[in-house]
Amino acid sequence: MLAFISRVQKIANPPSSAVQPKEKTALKFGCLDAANIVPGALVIPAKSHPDAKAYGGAIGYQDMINDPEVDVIYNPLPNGLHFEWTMKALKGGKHVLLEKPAANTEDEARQIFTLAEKKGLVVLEASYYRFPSIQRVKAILDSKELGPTKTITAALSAPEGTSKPDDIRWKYELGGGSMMDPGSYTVNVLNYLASPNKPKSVLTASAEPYSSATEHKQIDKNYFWNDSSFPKLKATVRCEGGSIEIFNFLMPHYYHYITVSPKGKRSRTEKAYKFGDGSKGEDWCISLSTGGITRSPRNSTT
Ligand SMILES: NC(=O)C1=CN([C@@H]2O[C@H](COP(=O)(O)OP(=O)(O)OC[C@H]3O[C@@H](n4cnc5c(N)ncnc54)[C@H](OP(=O)(O)O)[C@@H]3O)[C@@H](O)[C@H]2O)C=CC1
Ligand SMILES: O=C1OC[C@@H](O)[C@H](O)[C@H]1O
Repeated sequence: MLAFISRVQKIANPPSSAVQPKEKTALKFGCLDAANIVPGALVIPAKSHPDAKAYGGAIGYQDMINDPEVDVIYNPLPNGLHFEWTMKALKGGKHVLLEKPAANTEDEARQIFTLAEKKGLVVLEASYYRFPSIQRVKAILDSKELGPTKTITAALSAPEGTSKPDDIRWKYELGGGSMMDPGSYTVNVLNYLASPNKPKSVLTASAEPYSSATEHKQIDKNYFWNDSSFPKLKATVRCEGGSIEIFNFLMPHYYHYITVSPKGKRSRTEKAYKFGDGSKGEDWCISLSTGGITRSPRNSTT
């Protein structure tokens, strides 16, 4: 328990030893808003750079996009505004770090990534759950140790009260709804663990029609906010030769374990990394989030 508390504290206050010498090619981020996610995602990590600057005041979103000093736009707006402002940022020649879920519809997502490709810009969806732990699960599946995959299940829900009644997650006009928040992770993890194959069939599926936002809210609540005091954070894959389960695929850097149970053999428990073993999780995440982006000459992509 003490180790867990100390880990939570360290994650919230990254040690200064994490400071890297500033590279000339360091990217400058412009953040479209001061959402709750912003300190953890950008402000605290940027503070570890001695010469990081925070901009504030009445600068409008479009002014920030137009600012030639900015290389990358971070879009942490409510889901329903992701598409509009990501398209504007791309049109303005900026790379985009885009909060999940990237867009409200498949068509919007296609438009975003088509425009990014056309302009030679990077759009990265901030789906940070793809830390090495879920990759370890995938590697075990790909190794065929457990044989072909038969079924995959994923569950993610938080104790009731975790999000306030006026939270953007409940506002459908802003792209709220449970499938747009925890559901974006469960669908993502199912697809990732099934890849490169597509599931052959859906074993169970049910739809609950609703006629009003209030009814929709109740349905969302039943599925994704549970009445236990403990969150659900599990993915399980059953294969012909055994099964594998990961606890806390969402935030493995806090705590996770992977249980591998080959048929007829003893189960084993693995961890993709241990906290304090050189921040492997964070290193991986950083290398991914900057991969492929180098600072381009000003306005060369507009
Ligand atoms: N990758 C991850 O792990 C996580 C991602 N997220 C994602 O980040 C995004 C932001 O989530 P969260 O930080 O909880 O959001 P908040 O509710 O804290 O912030 C939303 C921000 O959007 C601004 N905003 C602009 N227009 C509107 C509008 N019309 N209505 C309401 N707000 C508006 C608000 O600005 P103002 O204050 O000026 O009104 C506010 O700063 C979401 O897309 C969410 O899915 C969230 C948590 C974790
Ligand atoms: O993306 C997210 O991940 C963590 C959750 O607590 C949060 O509601 C969600 O937006």
